[in-house]
Amino acid sequence: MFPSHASPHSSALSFPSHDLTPADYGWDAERERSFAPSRGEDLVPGRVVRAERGLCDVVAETGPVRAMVVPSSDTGDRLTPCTGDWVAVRPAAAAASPVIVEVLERRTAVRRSTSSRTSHAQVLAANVDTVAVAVSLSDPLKLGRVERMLALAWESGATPVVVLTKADRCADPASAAAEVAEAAPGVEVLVTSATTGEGVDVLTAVLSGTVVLLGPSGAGKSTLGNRLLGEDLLATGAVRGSDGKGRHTTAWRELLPLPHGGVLLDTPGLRGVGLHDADDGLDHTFAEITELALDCRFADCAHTGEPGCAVLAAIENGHLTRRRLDSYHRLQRENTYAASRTDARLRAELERPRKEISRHLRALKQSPNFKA
Ligand SMILES: Nc1nc2c(ncn2[C@@H]2O[C@H](COP(=O)(O)OP(=O)(O)OP(=O)(O)O)[C@@H](O)[C@H]2O)c(=O)[nH]1
Ligand SMILES: [Zn+2]
Repeated sequence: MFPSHASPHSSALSFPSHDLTPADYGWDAERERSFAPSRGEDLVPGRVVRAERGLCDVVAETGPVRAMVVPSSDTGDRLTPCTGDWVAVRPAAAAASPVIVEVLERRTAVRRSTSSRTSHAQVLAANVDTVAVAVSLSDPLKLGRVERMLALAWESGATPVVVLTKADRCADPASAAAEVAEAAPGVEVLVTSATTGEGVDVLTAVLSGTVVLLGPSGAGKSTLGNRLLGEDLLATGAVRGSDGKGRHTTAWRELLPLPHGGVLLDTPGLRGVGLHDADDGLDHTFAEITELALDCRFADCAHTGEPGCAVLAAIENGHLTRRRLDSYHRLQRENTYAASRTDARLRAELERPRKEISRHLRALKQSPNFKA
């Protein structure tokens, strides 16, 4: 929120600087090239740092502006820019306010299925480079929840990182990290404490570009975010003593520049992160199962008892845990169910040919901790 627009949170958060340019928010040569036609129409690029219904705070080339969202002339659809979107802005002229006329193509998008019956995906953030999945070490580990968030993160097109928080509240962070690593093949798992500062340097080094903090309420996202930002820009909340649950202190989302480059988006703790059309995300999250499945006798093997199932064989010989397969099945069912509720377009997409096993999987095969 820019200073001129007071909000209930404006005392906790003031826009850090008027000197920042789109370049500070990740505008690059490739984007500039594709923006050339818009320049001809006297539009300027900018990044949405905060999105509300019909109004967005945008760091535009001409400075920070509060811009209105108008229906697109091409499609007649209403534009729905979200935090992190790059947009084409028609600057204020005479009495007219600045207007967002186009949302530029998203490189990545973090989506979850909404809890509503409409079963539309909600875009939590656009053009994200790193999804930091926050997991509190002061609570019992819930690996299924980590896997669900990783699927969502992979599906977005960004690179996930697992950030274990509150290490100061855990007797054995190293073994917790090892346990999480088993559930996160190919993903960096970092141990941190915002209280002691442990691991914050490493985390700073690992995060790049546009970073989104994702995780349940009370996981310590905002506290860690403030550490990364170097000042208390994000509101944090005390966890209720009795049950360790957070109070949903982060009610809004805003992109903030990090002192060492890149930008950070803190998200409110998500009670439900439903998967939305996350086939690829699941394949990445369960990379070793995806890989094993290539050797199943039947191409459409469900790994539930078919003859010649390489996945079940791996459980037999101890290369794969039953927990991993159960979790994979559970999340797949959920994903299929979510997809079945969506419209015909999505259903058609469900039937699209399986995408080629990604580079990630091939690289993973060569990594030392890949067991399959
Ligand atoms: N001991 C300890 N407590 C922490 C640490 N990080 C955060 N906390 C506490 O955990 C509670 C929740 O922290 P927040 O940063 O507000 O959690 P959040 O994930 O942002 O929560 P939401 O905004 O509700 O999504 C607060 O009481 C923090 O003081 C840590 O490293 N160690
Ligand atoms: Zn199989």
